[in-house]
Amino acid sequence: MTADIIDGKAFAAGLRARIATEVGGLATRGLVPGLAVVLVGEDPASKVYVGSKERLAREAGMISTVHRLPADTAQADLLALIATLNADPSIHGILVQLPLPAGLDPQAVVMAIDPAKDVDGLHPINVGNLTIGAPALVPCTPSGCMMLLRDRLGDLSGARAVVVGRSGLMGKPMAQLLLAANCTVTVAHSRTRDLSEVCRTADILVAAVGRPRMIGGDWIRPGATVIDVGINRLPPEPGQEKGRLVGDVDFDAARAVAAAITPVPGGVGPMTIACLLDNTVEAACRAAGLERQRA
Ligand SMILES: NC(=O)C1=CN([C@@H]2O[C@H](COP(=O)(O)OP(=O)(O)OC[C@H]3O[C@@H](n4cnc5c(N)ncnc54)[C@H](OP(=O)(O)O)[C@@H]3O)[C@@H](O)[C@H]2O)C=CC1
Ligand SMILES: Nc1nc(=O)c2c([nH]1)NC[C@@H]1CN(c3ccc(C(=O)N[C@@H](CCC(=O)O)C(=O)O)cc3)C=[N+]21
Repeated sequence: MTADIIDGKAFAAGLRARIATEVGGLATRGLVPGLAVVLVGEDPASKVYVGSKERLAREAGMISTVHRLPADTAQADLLALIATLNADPSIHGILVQLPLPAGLDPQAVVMAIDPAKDVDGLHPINVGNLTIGAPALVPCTPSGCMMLLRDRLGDLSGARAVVVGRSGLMGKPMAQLLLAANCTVTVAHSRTRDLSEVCRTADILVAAVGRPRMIGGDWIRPGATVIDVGINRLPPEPGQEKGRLVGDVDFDAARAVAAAITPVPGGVGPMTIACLLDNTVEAACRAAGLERQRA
């Protein structure tokens, strides 16, 4: 079998086009969704992502601002910026790019964001609402994975899903969403015994680990759907400036076994940003008391 490639880049472009249409309609009613991204420090990968977020938000017709702070920013100054953004009625979504430089407490920072503006879905109010099945702002990467899975498989009820990774940004909310979609969910992590065997039980395998090509072809159940969230940059080849981006799955080996797989790049990554824009529109509509007008 040669797996189909799930084209997240194309799906995300379509989603952004629908969001742009919706934003155009909202503008005629006087509502322009506004996104503020906060970047602390000089992490090169984070700079690239933040730049894409700003550009794509503007392309969709939104207001987009980026607040770049030095790596030695004091916690109190970061919290003061968040308080200003919380109070700014033109800003509907706030995202603080993670990881933060050492010395800053990410939990305290996330707690300081108004839950209604927490487009990353990391505030305990949103985490709790997701868990109890109440309306919540849902973390962008797991929502993007769910959209790709639903598009490919339709109803996910009864599927055996394995999520490798249990971070608050990815693994845990992914598991919640799969559970809400009636999958039988296993969450694996660095202490999981016999990880390859656990993975082989999966009809749906979601890898969010951060270890290049850790998941081999023989970890995958024939016919499975594989969602590779990992974004890992390999060391540069001799003569090249930048190393290649690869996922957590050995793509070539997996392609011979799975029914469908997301590539890296061009899979989950672009969906993350599209879902961020979607969450910003969601937050703006809720703030204004308007129903969503999805295109
Ligand atoms: N495409 C996108 O838009 C996004 C991509 N990412 C990428 O996804 C990956 C994961 O991100 P994130 O969740 O934030 O990362 P974290 O580092 O926060 O979490 C990694 C998880 O993987 C687990 N893990 C680590 N090593 C192993 C191992 N050998 N076997 C099994 N499990 C292991 C850890 O287990 P334990 O809890 O036991 O330590 C942890 O739960 C990264 O490559 C990141 O770049 C992340 C967000 C968005
Ligand atoms: N508060 C917070 N929220 C996040 O959502 C968040 C974060 N912090 N920190 C870092 C991770 C990582 N992340 C990505 C977003 C887009 C791509 C993306 O667009 N990737 C492209 C290519 C990228 C490239 O070429 O470098 C792709 O996969 O095709 C990747 C990774 C969001 N994250």
